[in-house]
Amino acid sequence: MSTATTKTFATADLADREGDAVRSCDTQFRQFGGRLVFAGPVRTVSCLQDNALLKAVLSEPGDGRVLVVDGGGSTHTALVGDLIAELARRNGWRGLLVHGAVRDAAVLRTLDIGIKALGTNPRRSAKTGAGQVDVPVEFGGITFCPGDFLVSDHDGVVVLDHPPV
Ligand SMILES: O=C([O-])CC(=O)C(=O)O
Repeated sequence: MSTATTKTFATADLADREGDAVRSCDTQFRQFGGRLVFAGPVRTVSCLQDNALLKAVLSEPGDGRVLVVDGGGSTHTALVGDLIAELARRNGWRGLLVHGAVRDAAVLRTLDIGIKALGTNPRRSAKTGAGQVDVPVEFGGITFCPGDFLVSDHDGVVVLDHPPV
């Protein structure tokens, strides 16, 4: 149970309240962004060690959305660094969930955006644009679909097929 009175949509409360309607991600992410609790409608990118596509998506207005990036679980290259994270923040994205690695971690923690990822690697990603945008992606035992609503906090990441009410 959450004791926070200011957090309307704690993941634990949602899991208790909504039961099977809440998909809870088993992957144990680390927090990298300056915003530790974040929520919003989902867009997705699927890409492997190549970050041109996610940079293009984050160049669009985020309107409070969260970008779920399925990097195949690879921590071989960084999919997000300080420049892409700042671009996302400036364009109104609320958070980034990266099933892969990030870099520039010391700067990421100063940015007012949520960023969860598996870990870090200073190695840069390719920039060919390979990958797919707004397709269902799967990791941590659940599927993330464009238009789902994601909530991320200190306990985990959950998605619902509608915003919590
Ligand atoms: O450009 C990249 O590959 C990622 C990066 O370092 C940044 O966003 O600052």
